Amino acid sequence: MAVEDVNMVIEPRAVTAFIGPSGCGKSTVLRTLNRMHEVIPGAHVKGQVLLDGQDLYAENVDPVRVRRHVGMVFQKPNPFPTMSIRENVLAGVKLNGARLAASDADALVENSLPDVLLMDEPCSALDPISTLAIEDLIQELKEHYTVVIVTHNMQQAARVSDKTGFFNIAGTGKPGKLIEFDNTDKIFSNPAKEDTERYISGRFG
Ligand SMILES: Nc1ncnc2c1ncn2[C@@H]1O[C@H](COP(=O)(O)OP(=O)(O)OP(=O)(O)O)[C@@H](O)[C@H]1O
Repeated sequence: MAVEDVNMVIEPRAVTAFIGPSGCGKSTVLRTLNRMHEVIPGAHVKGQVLLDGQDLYAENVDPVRVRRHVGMVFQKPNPFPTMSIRENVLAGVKLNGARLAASDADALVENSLPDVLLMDEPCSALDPISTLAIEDLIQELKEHYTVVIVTHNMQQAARVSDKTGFFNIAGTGKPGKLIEFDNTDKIFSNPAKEDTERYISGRFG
């Protein structure tokens, strides 16, 4: 079992950060939010993920539809690497021979952004200036979208997020756990759990 005991409310139009040492299950939990873990053979989940009251794991729910609403931002965002993100989004339409007016194409590209954006270490390969540009973008995005971000960078979590979940792992081979989930200010100034305090003050991890 990779991770257990995760219970949280992710606020709409806010940024939620997952922090914690390597292997504690941050990415795994993130991937369960749009059923991405299902692309790994044998991986399964117990429990519920409710989006506007609808369980994403209910029997009649199509995972492809889930991923249209809850999208994953990858470090390498374009499947066709020589094309822009816009061209990547429009590639399917073009391949089907459809002709679009430029304004319709713009609308299609903009509307293809899902309601919830999951970001797994989006800045880990970036220099500090590009990192700040992405952080500014995240702030803009949260006016319209719900953002969940996994980051190893605690300063980044403190800068960009409204809520923070701290995950920890008792030892190799043990499942990770959500230790504390609260307002980011609280987690970084006055956490309730000793483990959180030790982690944010750099005493382990
Ligand atoms: N594809 C996989 N197959 C088997 N086990 C996996 C797989 N992906 C992750 N795990 C295991 O799940 C546990 C949690 O890993 P996960 O990547 O979610 O942690 P993390 O907190 O995101 O770590 P990191 O900060 O290093 O990215 C680890 O024990 C890991 O070995």
